[in-house]
Amino acid sequence: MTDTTAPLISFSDVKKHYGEGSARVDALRGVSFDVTAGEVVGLRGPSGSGKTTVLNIVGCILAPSQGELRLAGEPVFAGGRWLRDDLRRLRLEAIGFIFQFHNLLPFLTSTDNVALVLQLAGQSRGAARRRAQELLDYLDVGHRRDAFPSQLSGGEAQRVAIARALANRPRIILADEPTAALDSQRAQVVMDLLRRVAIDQHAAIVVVTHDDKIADRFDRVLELRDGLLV
Ligand SMILES: Nc1ncnc2c1ncn2[C@@H]1O[C@H](COP(=O)(O)OP(=O)(O)OP(=O)(O)O)[C@@H](O)[C@H]1O
Repeated sequence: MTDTTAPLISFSDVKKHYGEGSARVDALRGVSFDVTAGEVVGLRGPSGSGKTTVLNIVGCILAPSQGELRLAGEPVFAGGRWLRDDLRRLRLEAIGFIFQFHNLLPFLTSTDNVALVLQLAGQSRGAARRRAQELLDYLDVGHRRDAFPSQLSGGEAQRVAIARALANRPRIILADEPTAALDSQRAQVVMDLLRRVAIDQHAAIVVVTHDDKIADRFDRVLELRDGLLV
C-alpha cells in the first residue's frame, strides 16, 4: 500500500453471488466506486441490497465472484483470486472495523481492549498501552481508560471501539451502523470523530447506515438497490 495518489479503495465491476443453482443469490451484480483519502462516504440501501457484502469485500473478509479490488492502488483481488497471501496482516495493518455494537471484550478494560490490537501486531505491552491511552484521550474517553465495557455508556463504548479501530493507524476504516445504538447527540459526536480521523490520518471511511440522524454528514452517499448502485 504505497501509491499515495491512487484512490484508497477502488471497486471495479465487482460481482458476488452466494450459493449455486436454485439456491443462488446474486448479492452484487457489477458494482464500481472509488473512495479517496479524506473522504467519508455513506453506503445506504434497503435490507438485502448488498451493503454488508460490499463492506466485507473491501475488508478482505469475503472474496468477490468477479471483478477487481484495489487498495491504495495495489490490486488485492483480480482474475478470480486474492493477489496477496497475507490477508490477515493486510487487515490488521491497513483496515479498521467499527460495528454497530461495540464488540469490546468484556473482561478487558478500555486500555487493554485497544492495546490488544497493537500487541497482536507485534508491539510490546507497555508501548501498546501508551498508544492506547493516547488514542483514548484523542477520542475524549481517556478518563474511562480503566473501566470495563459494562461500566461504559453506549457512547463511551463506541468511542473506545473507534479507538481500537484506529490503533494501527489504518487508512481504510469500515463502519457498519456505528451510530444506530446512539442518541442523536452521541451520533453527531461519532460522526465528528470519523471526520477528524479522515482528515488527520488521510483515511478513507465507508459507513453503512440506515440512520437518518447522520444522513447529511457524508461527502457522498452510495445507494445500493438489488446489488447495483443507483
Ligand atoms: N452467507 C450468505 N449466504 C447466502 N446468501 C447470503 C449470504 N450473505 C448474504 N446473503 C444474501 O445476499 C444479499 C445481500 O446481503 P447483504 O447482507 O450484503 O445485504 P445488506 O444490504 O447488508 O442487508 P441488511 O441491511 O439487512 O444487513 C441478501 O439477499 C442476503 O440474503
